[in-house]
Amino acid sequence: MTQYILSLDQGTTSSRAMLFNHDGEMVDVAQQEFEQYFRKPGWVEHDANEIWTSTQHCMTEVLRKADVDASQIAGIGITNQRETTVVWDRQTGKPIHKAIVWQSRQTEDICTDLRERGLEETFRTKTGLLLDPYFSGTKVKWILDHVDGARERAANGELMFGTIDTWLIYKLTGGDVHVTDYSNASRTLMFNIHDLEWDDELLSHLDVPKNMLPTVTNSSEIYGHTVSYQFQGETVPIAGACGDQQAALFGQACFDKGMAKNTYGTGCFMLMNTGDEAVSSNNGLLTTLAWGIDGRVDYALEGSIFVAGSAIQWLRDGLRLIDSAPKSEDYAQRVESTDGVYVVPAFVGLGTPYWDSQARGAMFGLTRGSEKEHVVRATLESLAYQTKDVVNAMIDDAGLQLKTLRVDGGAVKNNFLMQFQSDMLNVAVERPVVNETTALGAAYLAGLAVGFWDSQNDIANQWNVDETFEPNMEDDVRDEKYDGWKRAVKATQAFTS
Ligand SMILES: Nc1ncnc2c1ncn2[C@@H]1O[C@H](COP(=O)(O)OP(=O)(O)O)[C@@H](O)[C@H]1O
Ligand SMILES: O=P(O)(O)OC[C@H](O)CO
Repeated sequence: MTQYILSLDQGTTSSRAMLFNHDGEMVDVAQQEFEQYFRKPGWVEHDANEIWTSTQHCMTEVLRKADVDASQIAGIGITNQRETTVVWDRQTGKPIHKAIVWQSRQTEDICTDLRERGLEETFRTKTGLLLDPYFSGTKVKWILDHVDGARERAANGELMFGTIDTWLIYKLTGGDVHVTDYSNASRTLMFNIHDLEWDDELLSHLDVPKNMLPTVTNSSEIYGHTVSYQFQGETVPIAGACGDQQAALFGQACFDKGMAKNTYGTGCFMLMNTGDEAVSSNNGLLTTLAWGIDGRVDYALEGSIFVAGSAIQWLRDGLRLIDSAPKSEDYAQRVESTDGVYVVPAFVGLGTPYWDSQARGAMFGLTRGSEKEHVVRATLESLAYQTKDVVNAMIDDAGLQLKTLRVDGGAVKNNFLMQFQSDMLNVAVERPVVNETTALGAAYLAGLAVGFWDSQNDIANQWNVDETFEPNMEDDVRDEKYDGWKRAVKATQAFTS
């Protein structure tokens, strides 16, 4: 009987379940979007129960679509939107508040307070991160501070914290297992990435009791089994967990030091494997754990762009300029250039290398001749410019001369964007055959733990390119366009500073 790995990719805007066969090919997929809650400007929240029910739905649906039985699943791998924070009651398993999403800015005051107490360097050195609302630690503190009685309940050991990997493993195992993996732990602002332990000093600054925290484990290991009532009566091993950006690095087979990938989803995240070395950045890159396998961890440098594909969703749902994301490519190609229009999609601030959480979106260079095609094209181009900002930071920090960039995520189907990206970076952009590298990475991690695949070498051999985009832009044109972008960002920041 053919066996598969089931990968659960719990993203910011939708949950997905995918089946992978032994050749690393995606056999089928089921997807469900869920609600985004924007209660206040800059806040983004999810309902953790909707995250769970949409995941459950996708698990059932993908098996039905592919006509595969749960008994054919050799293992389950989980990959997730990172940093998003859930706090729930240990007894009832019920969340005590909405999940605070990675994009949400509601903990800005907590970050400012920690910064004013002179703690930025302590957090940066120990966690590789910055004091920005992006990360989980201040989100946990916010929930404990704002939900009636939560602090007392936490002190009594009645509450549990988890990122989405933890929450899904907890639900899949019927509340039996409370774990996270190294990659997710490294995004919490509470985990020491050098000692590989929750850090007591940081926990005390954040006022978060250690008893709420999950046990930190490898990214590839059997954590537990599905309870039979959740999965067609089958107890299937849950054998892999990894934050989605690190999972994509794994799925792109970037196993060697210096290999990098960029994922174009809701946000855009570029990660470079730095092997066993935790490289610290002078340019606003994050130092993070890539994964842990057999107790050995790999590190990565990361550039985080908060708004990428979600800017295309904004064109669709906010401005209603397009009726679907793929249409953005047609519109962009109807004009020769943006005619000097720049869109800076700083809707929730700016990440690498600016780290400006006050900044908000802006548009520049409009004339009476500006048409929707120019705005759509400028929005797509903003993804490439933001990526160039990150690549420049990496070149400076790691002495990296990028030869090619491996790409993945929903927006890489856009050929205009890929070509413009290659032109802007002046390097080849490689889009792999399996674009779902995030889910594939989680499948690989689970498959390695249950012996479905033998080694990382096997996996590296499965990587295949679908299309390579070669640079085709004069240097002076590139420089002029990028210079315009830098001026647009500067003006955006000046507006809110
Ligand atoms: N053809 C396209 N051109 C540009 N953007 C696209 C295209 N197709 C999808 N997107 C964008 O990609 C994002 C979805 O990518 P995905 O990797 O599924 O994201 P996530 O995992 O963050 O939910 C959406 O924000 C969508 O607007
Ligand atoms: O949901 P995605 O794919 O945009 O990923 C979100 C990131 O993990 C946030 O750090």
